[in-house]
Amino acid sequence: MQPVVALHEVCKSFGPRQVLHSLSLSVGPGEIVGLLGPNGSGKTTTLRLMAGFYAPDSGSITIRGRRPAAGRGNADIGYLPERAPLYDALTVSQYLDFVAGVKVAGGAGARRQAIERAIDGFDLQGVARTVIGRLSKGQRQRVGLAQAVLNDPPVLLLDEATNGLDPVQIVEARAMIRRCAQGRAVVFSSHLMQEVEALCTRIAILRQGRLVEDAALGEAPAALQLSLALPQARHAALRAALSACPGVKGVDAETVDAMHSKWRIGWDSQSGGGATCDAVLRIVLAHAELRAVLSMQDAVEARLLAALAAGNTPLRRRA
Ligand SMILES: Nc1ncnc2c1ncn2[C@@H]1O[C@H](COP(=O)(O)OP(=O)(O)OP(=O)(O)O)[C@@H](O)[C@H]1O
Repeated sequence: MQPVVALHEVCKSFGPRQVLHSLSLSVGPGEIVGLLGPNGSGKTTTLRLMAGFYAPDSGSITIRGRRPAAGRGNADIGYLPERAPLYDALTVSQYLDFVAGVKVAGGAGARRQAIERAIDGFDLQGVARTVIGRLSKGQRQRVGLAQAVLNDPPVLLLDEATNGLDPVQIVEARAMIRRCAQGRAVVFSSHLMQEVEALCTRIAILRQGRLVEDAALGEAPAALQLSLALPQARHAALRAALSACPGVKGVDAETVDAMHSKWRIGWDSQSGGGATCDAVLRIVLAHAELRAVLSMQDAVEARLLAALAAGNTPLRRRA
């Protein structure tokens, strides 16, 4: 498969400090690559290089076989930085109109269509006339995603895109990102291992600017362990709703006290495990207060810790 994004032995320094060391990474269409690593490991720098905001000191970067255009006008790239570039004084429609003016080619008709598609696709009808400064974090994130894909780019770069969202907003954002990812090459940087496990098809781990792991993620998670605040009298309703969810195979609850319990929910990971995981979370959030996700990311977490502990040199690539 021809990669859409290809980095070959890219090095980048800021002054005397080398931030990326001979980084090679490629992303194909339909892939969602989770870029994981501790603070300062070079995730944002990698995304900015892909977006053409920075040029590499050495090595090469191609997007659909071409070097990315310098600056912010690259039509192949949709980019949602950690702090979404929104103008708080504009309404959602005014803002999307402004972005369409910059990004969407083909005249007023094409721009209007792109805006309508974005407003429908990101469920923004109810806030189209609302000033951005008054939106919730989740709504802002949806506007950020909408602007990133307004001109239908083949590459989508997301920097910490689910940071700071509450559990309901995270589930919604994941569903949107999954939808945006169809047919695109997506790079999703995050500190959050469970986000990478829930969303990504591949994991790339950076440590001090070096790629120390590049591997396909196996099956989507097939079980969640959750700590919930839910009176015992309402356990039966949650159990019934979960059991009716397509794909769900087992629901066990362990009572901690009158208000609190631990739940283990398993499902068939063969048939779209990520989407089932989101559906399960939606049902749980409609019935109970989620106190903590006790486990689901074990595989990615173990891999991250092993890769970070392994030292600088070895890069492990696995199919
Ligand atoms: N424009 C810049 N000028 C100087 N140094 C920079 C610049 N951009 C990044 N750096 C440095 O490069 C290193 C990597 O930063 P980068 O933001 O890429 O890491 P990160 O993995 O995204 O971190 P975080 O998870 O904290 O966002 C850091 O030490 C940072 O201070």
